[in-house]
Amino acid sequence: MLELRQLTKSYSTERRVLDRLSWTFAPGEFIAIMGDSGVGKSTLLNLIAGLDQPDPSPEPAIIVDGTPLAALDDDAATRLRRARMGFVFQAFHVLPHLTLQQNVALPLLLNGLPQGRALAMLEAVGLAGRGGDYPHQLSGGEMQRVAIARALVHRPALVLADEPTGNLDPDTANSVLQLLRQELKLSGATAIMVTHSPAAAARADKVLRLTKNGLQDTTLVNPAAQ
Ligand SMILES: Nc1ncnc2c1ncn2[C@@H]1O[C@H](COP(=O)(O)OP(=O)(O)OP(=O)(O)O)[C@@H](O)[C@H]1O
Repeated sequence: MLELRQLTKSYSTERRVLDRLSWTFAPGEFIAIMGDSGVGKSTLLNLIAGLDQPDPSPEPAIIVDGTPLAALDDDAATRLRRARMGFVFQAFHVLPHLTLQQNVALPLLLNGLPQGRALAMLEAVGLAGRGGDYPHQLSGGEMQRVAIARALVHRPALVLADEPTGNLDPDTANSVLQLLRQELKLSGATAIMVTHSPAAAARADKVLRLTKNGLQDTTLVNPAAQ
């Protein structure tokens, strides 16, 4: 579904953050990526999202559903991102001037899809009847649930989440992660979640650790993931 081949990213000649990273993500997998601060986790997500460019390489470094990202022009990359990806990122936060229903319907609107699913998705995340509310009327946990509804509403093949529960208390974080996992498994999407939280990572199918030597699968048994 997603393949990284010798992916390298440098911010300057002295600052190589990712060094020939290779990994294959299978369809439907929910992967957590952990690692020390500054090791390049958010950089990796941004590269996969096409929001930043890797170093030039002879072979394609990021392949989504068989398509090398580097082969796409800006318009095609935007279309791929809109149609095939969903984001739970700070940078894509819930828009304050839109109602919850409008926020969740946005990916449907941008993809020319019928907008009816927005209400069903709000209901699925426990916010039935709140579609007319505005983001400022929500708690942090409710806001994250809206972000999850919006990330999944257009049935993307790939969901990218950067610290989706970073600012939530443990109980709320737990229920948000349970919901994320449940919705991912229902939709069959592949998901990559960057997190510092072992409790959040335990919800994933696999936990990868990013170090300067690359990605390593640290999952032995993960009985907490269900
Ligand atoms: N635009 C940029 N220009 C220069 N250096 C950058 C840029 N973005 C990130 N970096 C550097 O790249 C490295 C990796 O940053 P990144 O945010 O990917 O790390 P991270 O693993 O997500 O860290 P954290 O867990 O603290 O969020 C850091 O040393 C950071 O300073």
